[in-house]
Amino acid sequence: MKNIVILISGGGSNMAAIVRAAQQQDWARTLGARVAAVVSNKADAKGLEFARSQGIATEALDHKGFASRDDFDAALMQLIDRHQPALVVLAGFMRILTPGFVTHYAGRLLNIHPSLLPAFTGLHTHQRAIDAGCKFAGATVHQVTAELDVGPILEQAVVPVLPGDTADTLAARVLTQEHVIYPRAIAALLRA
Ligand SMILES: Nc1nc2c(c(=O)[nH]1)N[C@@H](CN(C=O)c1ccc(C(=O)N[C@@H](CCC(=O)O)C(=O)O)cc1)CN2
Ligand SMILES: NCC(=O)N[C@@H]1O[C@H](COP(=O)([O-])[O-])[C@@H](O)[C@H]1O
Repeated sequence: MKNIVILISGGGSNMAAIVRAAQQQDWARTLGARVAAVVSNKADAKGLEFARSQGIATEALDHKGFASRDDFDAALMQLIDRHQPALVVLAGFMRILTPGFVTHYAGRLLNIHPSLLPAFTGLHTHQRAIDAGCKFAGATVHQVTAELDVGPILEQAVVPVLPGDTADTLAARVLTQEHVIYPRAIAALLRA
């Protein structure tokens, strides 16, 4: 069985979309894959409740409890590796990962970013797109590299930026497409 470990920091709507896709498309039978665990750097992440409701193992590891980013990432790797992951999926995970972590999971570490990379790496992508006068925005599924948000692109989705859009209205429009492309990209990778 190919184990997927999903990392979240908040609501986990992308994680939930992946879990639902795995259930509805019967990934265990069709892909020999399952979501083995959901891990968060925030113990109060709402997404952990949903994962538990689906019978999925959950763990929380607070980054604030570690002296350095390297120490946190080393502990996070130990926790993740207990689940023997074929794939580690960042889904609204809000920590920049160290080169050691990225190297350890090279080729099996994905992220979804709320912009049409290479445009708008980093944070606050929707407000920046609006401020720049963009007519289109979107989301990108990419391989994670040590450098932020520049890894090889697997899938993208485009949405219009509408007159009067706020960061919140644009984020909601992009999020609906994230929930489509992330499960699709993961299934394609596991099928390859
Ligand atoms: N080495 C990499 N780490 C991460 C990547 C990556 O491509 N390479 N993708 C990010 C996801 N991400 C955007 O998609 C992102 C997440 C977090 C941050 C950031 O500045 N985080 C701050 C803390 C912010 C907070 O706690 O709210 C930090 O880590 O100090 C930027 C981009 C995941 N990691
Ligand atoms: N840089 C990472 C980042 O900004 N990720 C973004 O967090 C939002 C909430 O995700 P969630 O509902 O899946 O928790 C999503 O839009 C995701 O693209």
